[in-house]
Amino acid sequence: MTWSAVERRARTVPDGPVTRSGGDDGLLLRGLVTDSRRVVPGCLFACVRGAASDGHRWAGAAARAGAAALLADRPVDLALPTLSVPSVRARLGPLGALLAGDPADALDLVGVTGSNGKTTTSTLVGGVLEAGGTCTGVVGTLGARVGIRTRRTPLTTPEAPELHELLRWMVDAGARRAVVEASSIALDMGRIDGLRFGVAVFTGFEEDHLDHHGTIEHYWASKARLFERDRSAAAVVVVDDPWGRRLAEQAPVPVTRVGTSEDADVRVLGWRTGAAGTEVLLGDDTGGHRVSSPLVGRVHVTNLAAAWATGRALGVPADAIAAGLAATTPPRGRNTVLGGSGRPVVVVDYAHTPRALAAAVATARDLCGPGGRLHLVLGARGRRDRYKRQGLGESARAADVVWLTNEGSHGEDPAAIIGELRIGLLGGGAAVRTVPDRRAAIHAAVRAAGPADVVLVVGRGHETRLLDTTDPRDAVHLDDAEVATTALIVEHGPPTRAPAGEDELAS
Ligand SMILES: CC(=O)N[C@H]1[C@@H](OP(=O)(O)OP(=O)(O)OC[C@H]2O[C@@H](n3ccc(=O)[nH]c3=O)[C@H](O)[C@@H]2O)O[C@H](CO)[C@@H](O)[C@@H]1O[C@H](C)C(=O)N[C@@H](C)C(=O)N[C@H](CCC(=O)O)C(=O)O
Repeated sequence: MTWSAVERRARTVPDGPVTRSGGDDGLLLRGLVTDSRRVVPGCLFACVRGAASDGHRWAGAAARAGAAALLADRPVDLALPTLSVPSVRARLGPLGALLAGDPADALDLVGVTGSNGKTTTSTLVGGVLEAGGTCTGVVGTLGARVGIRTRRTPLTTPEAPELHELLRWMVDAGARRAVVEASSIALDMGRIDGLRFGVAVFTGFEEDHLDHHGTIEHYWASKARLFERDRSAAAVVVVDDPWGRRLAEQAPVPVTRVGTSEDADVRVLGWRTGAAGTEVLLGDDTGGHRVSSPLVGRVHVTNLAAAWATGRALGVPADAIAAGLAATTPPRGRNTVLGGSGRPVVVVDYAHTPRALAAAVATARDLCGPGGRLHLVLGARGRRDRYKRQGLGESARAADVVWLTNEGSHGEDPAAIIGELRIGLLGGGAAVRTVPDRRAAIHAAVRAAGPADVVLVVGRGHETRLLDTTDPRDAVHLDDAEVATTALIVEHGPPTRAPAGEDELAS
């Protein structure tokens, strides 16, 4: 892309004067990079001011690595062509799009936001759109994929330049639609700037990420940004909580209301869930529709309904939507069911907010056999959203035995984190055991569980790295599902009956 085209696009952000120094109009730039350690020769290096560091400090390193030009919002003493702008961050979206060849122009986009359920709903919508006959890319917490190709991503919603690069990769692989998980932090930091969604989906809301947002109203406002006219053409909103109803009222775009209430446009008329999956009866203006899915848990009922509504909003036929939902396999670490077959059932889930934990506990309770007890393996991540710990403890009271453990202390004192979880458990009826080593805690819970019991392991879901210091290089491999699988074999031996997945659906 030429330097003059970059300058023109930079000027489309109406926040003040843009000045260019050095470089011919025809200077060719290859890619937009925000990290000096990832510079590719000939790229435009954007100097981003962050919380931990300031990209302007790294401009020299970027130049030495081969960057051809700079984007800066304060003076940089370097003999490199430079575009000086009021805000670098505000231009990462528009310039990321330009330097990736505007891939979003070739895609119908779906954005998914919400405190819980983003990954599952994005995966379901991807499955529905594929079943409708359109090659569809998906990017979110579990990485990016299109067809059978996958790529790792460091964040749920990547920084804008990487996001546009991923969309380019999807278009080149044949995608004509893409589903993007939009975190509130990403919305707040402009990571999805330059994208417009055909449909934006809201899966629900509860207090989270206040370390970043400061107040719940700021958190809410960041999410609500996705539903403004410059971002989205239409919305699918789960209205089962008051925040969803508030969004449905305030969104300036046409809204499809999804949920159990009578005024829902896509209404949940009934559901049942068990170890074999979930069935939902939905009603919309075309009548009643029964959908089934291998996903386990009542929490997925509205995720399935939202995916249905999104498919309908994008013109996918009802039978294709139903086929897509039935064929979509559960994302890793989202109520992943292990064991059963004469041994206890183990459920591994990502729940890390009080409400998500309450839902995960309810799902696990449904999976207990007659007289079975529910064991919960619970921790909380260090240096993040400390205010949630007491609420997690309160939600944990609904278990029979709570195994308090470490979830990656990130330099905090693990015993102090456990102490804060314990406060929420005070006065509850659950027996509480403390086993700080997570691997040992999972083994102990699985060992203590009988064949009718369920062991629910929450907090990390798909994550495979556990960190107890502030240095990411100290992270160790620890995969909850892997540990639970080993524990089941060590403590209870191999399966003796048909696997849990072949059981009848429980009502
Ligand atoms: C709050 C937040 O989102 N921070 C992100 C942000 O950090 P920052 O702005 O403070 O950046 P910084 O580390 O100070 O560095 C400033 C600039 O200098 C650059 N740099 C830095 C060092 C160097 O040697 N060379 C260099 O060029 C950096 O690349 C960056 O451009 O920009 C960084 C570079 O892209 C991100 O890695 C970092 O994400 C951190 C790691 C993070 O943990 N983010 C989480 C909270 C997050 O975004 N989560 C959401 C929510 C998920 C959910 O809903 O569950 C997500 O979308 O993933």
